[in-house]
Amino acid sequence: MTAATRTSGDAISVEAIGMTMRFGDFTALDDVSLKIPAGSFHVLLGENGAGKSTLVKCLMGFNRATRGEMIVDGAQAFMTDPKVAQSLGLGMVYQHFTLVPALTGAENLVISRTDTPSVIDWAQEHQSLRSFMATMPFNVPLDRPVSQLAAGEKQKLEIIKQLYLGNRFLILDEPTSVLTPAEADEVLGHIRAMTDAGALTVLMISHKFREVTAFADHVTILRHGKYVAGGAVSEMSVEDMSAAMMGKAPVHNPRVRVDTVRKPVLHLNGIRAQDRSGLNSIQIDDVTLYSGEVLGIAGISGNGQMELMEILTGQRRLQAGEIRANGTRYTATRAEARQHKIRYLPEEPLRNACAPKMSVADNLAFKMFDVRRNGRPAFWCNRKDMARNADRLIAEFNVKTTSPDARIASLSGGNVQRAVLGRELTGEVNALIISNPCFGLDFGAVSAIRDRIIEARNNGTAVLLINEDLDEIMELSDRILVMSEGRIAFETTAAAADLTEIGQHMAGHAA
Ligand SMILES: Nc1ncnc2c1ncn2[C@@H]1O[C@H](COP(=O)(O)OP(=O)(O)OP(=O)(O)O)[C@@H](O)[C@H]1O
Repeated sequence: MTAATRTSGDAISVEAIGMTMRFGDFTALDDVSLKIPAGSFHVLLGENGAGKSTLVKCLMGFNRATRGEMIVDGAQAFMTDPKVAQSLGLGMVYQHFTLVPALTGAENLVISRTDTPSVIDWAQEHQSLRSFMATMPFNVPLDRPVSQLAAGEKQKLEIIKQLYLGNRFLILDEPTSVLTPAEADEVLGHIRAMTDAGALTVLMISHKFREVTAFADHVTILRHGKYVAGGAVSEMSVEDMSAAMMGKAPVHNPRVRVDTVRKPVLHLNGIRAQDRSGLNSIQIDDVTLYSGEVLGIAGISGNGQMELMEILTGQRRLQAGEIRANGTRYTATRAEARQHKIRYLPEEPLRNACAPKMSVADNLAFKMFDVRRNGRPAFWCNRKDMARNADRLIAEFNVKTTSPDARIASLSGGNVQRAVLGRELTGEVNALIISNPCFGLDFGAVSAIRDRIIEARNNGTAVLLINEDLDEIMELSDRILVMSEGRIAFETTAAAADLTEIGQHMAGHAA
């Protein structure tokens, strides 16, 4: 029987016993056990680097655990390969979408099966898809190309795909990171209804306590690769959970903003460029970024924010218009960025701002290896200075790495983010252009990074914050612009900001 033809609609139970995963001398997962009964909604919490991804990769057969046993629906299972997990009904939904954008939902579903025939009888497939969708708790249009679906619909389709494949135990890896709060609540609400109905079991990795308390029934907390706490969500407070994650009670420092004298630092004027599809245009008529402010750019993913970041980093050709930095024309070359002290923190820093095969120390030295302390060009690398710089930033930004000489790609996602932020905030910074800085970061890291952004702003840095997380935009910004369909659709001060109004402009529904 292939996964695609499995007919049972019942939730699957999963138990892991003594899961251990070593990478060389380093133990990323140390004797962790967890029991997830059929029909429960279980959350896995832990700081960046705690071992969450390592554990789920062992459960799904992407990692061959060094030690440990797994029991699926009461029978011992040997996860030697992801195909074994799939054949037993275990599936995974990732943070980022995996659907093919140019194909319709129906085409995506049919080609994802392992038993798709070489000649597809579409009339029959559409008929059986209609019957299948009638059993689903939520609907998604299957006749449109996935590229035309909203983020919430895409994430629902990712989940539907797993259910269509017959999977009844789903691992959700931060499934709401790309959704608006309303979309997140809708998707998680439907999932919770399925677990309550006994049709699905869920293990979700999340950093959002709100989602844990609102939707999950049980929680397991990891710290430094070990199990540290767990139990019924109803019996644990957010303080208990965060204290277990961090090994101490959280400290909340109110972020104090100081008034600064503002002057224009960057000006975008009459910008015209193509978007990624080449079909639509990005049009930014007149935006000025001032020193000592955080200017938030809100918007649903895919409305031109990525292209704006590319324009600001000189990676997207302008058809018209210009950027001026401190009054002079700016094309974002490395020399210009250095001269104007403009720094960038792109999304997915491992891919966009690191050399993955190089060490943590080398990556931390990218801003200084070819400059002497007096600011003049250096002709050879000062290894001692680079090592000192790495030690300082690793300590200051709490980067968890086995050593400064470890490859940066071996760090967990959150720790790569901290390392790059540390590097970019070193020295005098006139403008900081950031995209989704806290994506995938744990509670402690989010708070630390938000503190750093406000600290930079208070010191006079002009911060442009492109962010899909509206809560973060509201918390950090002085002024907010909403991007929709490649244009600036709305502007407000943070003081006057109204969430509903911003949401309407984000969705393109505003009057
Ligand atoms: N292939 C690997 N080789 C060496 N070390 C690794 C490898 N994969 C993970 N690690 C290490 O194992 C530890 C746990 O990483 P893991 O990715 O499981 O953390 P996580 O809890 O998922 O973190 P995050 O929230 O940042 O994604 C980290 O210290 C990481 O550097």
